[in-house]
Amino acid sequence: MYFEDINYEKHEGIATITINRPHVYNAFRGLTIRELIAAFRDAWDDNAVGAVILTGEGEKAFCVGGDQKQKAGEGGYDDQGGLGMGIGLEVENLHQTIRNIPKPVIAAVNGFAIGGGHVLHVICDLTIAADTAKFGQSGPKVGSYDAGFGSAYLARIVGEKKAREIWYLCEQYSAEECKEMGLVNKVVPQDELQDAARNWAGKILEKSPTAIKMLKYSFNADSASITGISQLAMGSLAMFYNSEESEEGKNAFLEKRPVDFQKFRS
Ligand SMILES: CC(C)(COP(=O)(O)OP(=O)(O)OC[C@H]1O[C@@H](n2cnc3c(N)ncnc32)[C@H](O)[C@@H]1OP(=O)(O)O)[C@@H](O)C(=O)NCCC(=O)NCCSC(=O)c1cc(O)c2ccccc2c1O
Repeated sequence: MYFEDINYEKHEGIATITINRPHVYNAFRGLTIRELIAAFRDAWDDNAVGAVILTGEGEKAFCVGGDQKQKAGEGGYDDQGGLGMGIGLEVENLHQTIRNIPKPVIAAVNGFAIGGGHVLHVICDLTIAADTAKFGQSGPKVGSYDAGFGSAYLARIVGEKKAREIWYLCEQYSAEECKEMGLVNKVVPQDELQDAARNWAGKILEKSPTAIKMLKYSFNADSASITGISQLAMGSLAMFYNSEESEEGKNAFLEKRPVDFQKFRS
């Protein structure tokens, strides 16, 4: 399979998907999301694959969310297909694919996991982080939000108070801090990250695939109701992206200046 924005390889039952846009810290655009979905579907369909690793190219970033440079015009992102729910990105579809693929997905977080990139690791079954990785949400700083799995499911993992802190303050947290809050399973030195992820994937491959699949379905069942909230959230985000308030957030980031949301307080 040929991909432009990601690398995809399968080796000894492990599929590794690498977001490959290091010039923008592995931020995603419409094509990136569509390619990620295609790779996850291939891994889903391949009976030889028992676990998937999601990571980012380079040592700087895992993924820093939506590519603000591609969100140049009014409204949403570059990709105006209907499956993008009016936002221009099939993020909701990708989240569902990661949740529903009946094989564990391990996020190997090699650097910044910010905004929509943070949400990706939150949704993955397991997270192994480099000791240099940094985690956080940024939506409210740049006129965006993920009011679906990115907030409601996050709260189930770290608790309501911590989830609200993460979203309201948009600060960054170290890999060790995230491990303490239960958001990261294991922290390893940067140069051991990919081996550590493959090691865990290998351990999963030794287990009964049916037992693992049913356990994943069972874990998912408890949070399945968030799907409806997520769809509502994406619909509202599509409308919010057309607002002056959201534009101010994006423009301040692109122009490298302080953001001014004061006039939108009503
Ligand atoms: C990640 C940072 C904290 C890193 O800071 P640092 O100072 O180390 O590095 P730079 O800021 O100089 O960045 C290096 C280089 O990368 C470019 N870059 C970084 N992030 C992005 C980005 N998101 N889009 C495009 N480009 C990016 C940066 O411009 C630099 O390149 P230059 O050529 O200019 O030198 C810091 O970079 C940072 O805070 N980045 C922004 C993170 C962010 O706000 N992300 C988007 C949030 S919105 C979002 O992710 C999102 C989530 C969803 O769930 C969605 C769901 C549905 C639709 C849309 C969604 C969505 O957009």
